[in-house]
Amino acid sequence: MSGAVVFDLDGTLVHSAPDIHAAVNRALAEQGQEPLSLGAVTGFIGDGVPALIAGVADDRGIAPERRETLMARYLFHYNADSVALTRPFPGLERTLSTLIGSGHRLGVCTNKPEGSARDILRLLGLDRYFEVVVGAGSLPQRKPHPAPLLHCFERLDAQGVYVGDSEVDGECAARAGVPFLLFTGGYRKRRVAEIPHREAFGRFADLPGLMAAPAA
Ligand SMILES: O=C(O)COP(=O)(O)O
Ligand SMILES: [Mg+2]
Repeated sequence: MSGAVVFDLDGTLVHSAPDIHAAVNRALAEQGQEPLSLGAVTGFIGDGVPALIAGVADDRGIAPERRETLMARYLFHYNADSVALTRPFPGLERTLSTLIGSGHRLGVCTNKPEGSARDILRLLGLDRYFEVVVGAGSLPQRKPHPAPLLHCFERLDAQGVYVGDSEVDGECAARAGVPFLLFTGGYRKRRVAEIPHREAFGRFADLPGLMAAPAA
């Protein structure tokens, strides 16, 4: 059986929070602000860069007129050094090869800016697995709007499943009418049971087996 498998990026394909955290703290330091913890910054990941910066700025009480600079400086630092600490989750590449070997076409649908997403995939040698990458800026809408995900499947010319780590991904899949497979090792804020999903998994080695599971 084959079809398309579309993946979220941050907290699903890669553990990227440490580099996001480092770039946030560099941008904060430039504004004379104390650093935030990794846990605090991780809690702001999932809804795209504007939401990340809004969370950081609210936490630090940064005035509205300084937020645009904070975002620009965050992006500057992040794009200059986006994979120093970022790694694919264990077992990922083997599973991507297995899926392609069984005839699946793979894509990425992320709320990260498309350019940053492409850089990270290329720098980590993951770009060769994915035929389509849709990120923030690719379309006017972003997840949980269903359009970016539907656009991925359209470009892959196949139906399939969405694999993601967060409530945003689950809502996006539900609105797109696409089965959702929840990776439990990422950056979700709610418990697994509170995020609607067809299957949940914590190890990438288990994903190919779930692909064959009948819809609930
Ligand atoms: O950039 C973010 O906040 C989230 O990115 P993701 O959609 O790949 O999880
Ligand atoms: Mg994610």
